[in-house]
Amino acid sequence: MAKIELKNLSLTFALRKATRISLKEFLLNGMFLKSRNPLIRVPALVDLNLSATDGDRIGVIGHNGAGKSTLLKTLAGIYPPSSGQLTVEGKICSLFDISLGFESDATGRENIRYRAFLQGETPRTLRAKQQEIEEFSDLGEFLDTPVRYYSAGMLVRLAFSVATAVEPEVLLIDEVLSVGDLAFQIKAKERMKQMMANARVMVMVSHDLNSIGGMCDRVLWMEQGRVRMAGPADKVVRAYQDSVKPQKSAGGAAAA
Ligand SMILES: Nc1ncnc2c1ncn2[C@@H]1O[C@H](COP(=O)(O)OP(=O)(O)OP(=O)(O)O)[C@@H](O)[C@H]1O
Repeated sequence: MAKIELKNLSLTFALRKATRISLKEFLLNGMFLKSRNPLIRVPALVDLNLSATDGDRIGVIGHNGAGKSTLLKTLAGIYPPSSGQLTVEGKICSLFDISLGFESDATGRENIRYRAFLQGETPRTLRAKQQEIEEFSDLGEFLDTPVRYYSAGMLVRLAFSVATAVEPEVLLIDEVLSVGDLAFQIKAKERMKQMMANARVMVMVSHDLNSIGGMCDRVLWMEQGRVRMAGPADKVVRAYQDSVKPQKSAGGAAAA
C-alpha cells in the first residue's frame, strides 16, 4: 500500500537578499552587531495536513508562489520540513526538473545508466529496460554522443525516457510536461496516462485546470503556503475560478 501523510507540516526558507558581502562589511557589521543583509524568512508551507492512500489522485492549484512546487519537492524528499510530520511510503517517481543533473561529458547511454541506478534500478533490472529506454528516447546515434552536445529538446527526451521507465507507487508531477517535438509529445502523453493509471497515489501540480479536473478526484487550493480549500476536484476548481474572475462593480463594469 502507498501512503502520503502530512501532519501540521511547515517549511520556512531562510534567505538573504544579496549573496555576497565584502570582508569590510562583514567586519563592520560584526563590530556594530547589526546585519546589513539580514535573514529573510519565507514561510512557503504553513501547517499542512494531508492524507492520501491507494487510488487517490490529488491536484494542487493556486497562484504563483502559493507553495505548490515546494509541497511537491517536500513530498519527494528534496526539502526537509521545518516542523511537523511527513510520511511517504512507496516507490516515488518525480516528474519535475527532469533535465537537471546530467553528466555533461558522459554519453546519453551512460547517463541512462547513472540515472537509472539513482532511481533504484540494479544492473540486472536495468538490463531488462535499457533497450526500451533507448528506443523510447528515439535518439539513435546520439546516444553515443556526450550530452553536452544535445539540444534542449533532446535532453528532455532522454530525461523523460529514463524518468518514466519506473513503475512508481507514488507519482509526483509538476505541470503536465510538454516534452520534445510533436511526435515525441504524443508518445510522452500516452506514457504519462499509463503511469497515472498505474500509480497508486498521484499528486499533480498544474495551472491547467482542465487537466486537474480531468485527472484528479481531490484538489488542494493553496494560498500563501496554506490550504485555502480542499475537497472534490470540481467543487474546488470552481471556487478557485470564481475567485480569480474579475469582480463586477455595482455599475456593471469590471473592477480594476
Ligand atoms: N529554494 C528556495 N529558496 C527560497 N525560497 C524559495 C525557494 N523555492 C521557493 N521559494 C519561495 O517559496 C514560496 C513558494 O514557492 P513555490 O515555487 O512553491 O510556489 P508555486 O506555487 O509552485 O509557484 P508557481 O505557480 O509560480 O510555480 C515563494 O515565495 C518562493 O519565493
